Amino acid sequence: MGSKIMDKKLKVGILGATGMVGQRYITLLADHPWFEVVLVAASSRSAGKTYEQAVAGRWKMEGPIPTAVKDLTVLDVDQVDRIADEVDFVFSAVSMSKDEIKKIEEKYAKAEIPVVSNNSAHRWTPDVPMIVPEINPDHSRVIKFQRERLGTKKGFIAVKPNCSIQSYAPALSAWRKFEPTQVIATTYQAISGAGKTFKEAPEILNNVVPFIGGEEEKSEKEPLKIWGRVDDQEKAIIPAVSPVITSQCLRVAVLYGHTAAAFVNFKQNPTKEELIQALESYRGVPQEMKLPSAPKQFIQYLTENDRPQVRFDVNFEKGMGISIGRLRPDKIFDWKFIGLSHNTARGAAGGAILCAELLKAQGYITAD
Ligand SMILES: N[C@@H](CC=O)C(=O)O
Repeated sequence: MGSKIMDKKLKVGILGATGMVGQRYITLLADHPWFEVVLVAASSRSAGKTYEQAVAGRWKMEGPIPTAVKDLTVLDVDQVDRIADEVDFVFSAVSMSKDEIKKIEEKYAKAEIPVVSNNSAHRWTPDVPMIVPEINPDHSRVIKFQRERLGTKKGFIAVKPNCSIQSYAPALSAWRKFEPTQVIATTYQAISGAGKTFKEAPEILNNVVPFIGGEEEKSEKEPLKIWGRVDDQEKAIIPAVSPVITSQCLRVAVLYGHTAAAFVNFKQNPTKEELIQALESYRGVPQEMKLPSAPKQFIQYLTENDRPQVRFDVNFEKGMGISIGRLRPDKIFDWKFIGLSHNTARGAAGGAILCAELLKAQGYITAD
C-alpha cells in the first residue's frame, strides 16, 4: 500500500459521537493518516450544538477535545441523506434500541455509506461480517452478498465483536490448530464498558456486580461466528460449532481493561511451549500490511506469576495488543490462563478503526 494512495484522507462521520465510545473514536482518529473526522452526529438532544458544547461536563478522555472537532456542529443521526452527502463512511456507536440501530445502520448502507459498527444489533445478521482483522479478515468477502441483498454498490455494514471476548478469543484463535473443544471463560469487566467513569458509578467501589445484561450470551456465541466460514451457496457466514464456550461476566472496580480467567480442553493436547510459541508468533493481515492501528505484536505472553495486571499491561501496544499469562495445567481441564485486553481501544473504537483500515486496504471502503 503506497503512501501515494493515502494522500487524500477518507472523510469519516462518527454516529453517536458524544458517548464514551464516540469520544474514544474522536481521540484515536485525531491524527489518523488515512481518515479525517469531518462530521459528528448524535441524538436530537445534542443536534445543533458545537461538539464542544455537546460534551461539556461529560468529556471522559484523558486529553483535551481535538481542535479539529471542537467546533463541528453536531447533526442529528436521523439526517441520513445530509450526512451521506458529506462523508465516505461512518463509524456507528449510536445508543438506541436494537431495532432502531438495525434500521438506521441499514439506512446508511442503503444511502451507499459503508458503516463500521460497534453495536451488537447486526452481529447476527448472516451476511454482516463480524471482524477481528488478525483473525478473520477474509470474512469481508460476504459483503458482496450483503450488497446484493441491500441493492447497493458501495454501502454495507460491518461490525466488530463485543469487547468481552477480546481477552480470550485471540488466544484461542492462535490455538485453533490444537483444536480446542471446551472453554470456560469468566470475565472481569471494567466500568467503562458500561460507558461510565467511577464518578458516574460510585456503586462499583468496593464491589463486584455478578451480572452484565446480554454479556454471557455474546461471550459464548460471538467467537463462533468469527471462526466461521463464508458459504457461497448460503450467501452468509456459517458459524463454527466448536469449541463449546460457557461464560460468566462480572463488573469490577476497574476503569479500563477486561480480564478473563479461562480454562481450555483440546483434542490434541499441546505442550506449554507449543502454546506460548503459538501465541507469540500469531500474526495476521494487519501486521503484514502494516495497517496504521495494527499492533506490532498482537499477543504477548507474560511469564511473571502476577501478570497480566490492568495497571501495568492494559496499554500494551497502545491498547491494541492482548496480554496473556499464568498458563498452567489444570486438574479438570487441560490448561488454564489469564487474558487482558483494553475494552475501549481493542475492544471498541480501536478495533473498529483497525477493521475500517482493513476494509479500506481490501478496497471495500473507497472515496467514491
Ligand atoms: N458490553 C461491554 C462493552 C465493552 O466494553 C461491557 O458492558 O463491558
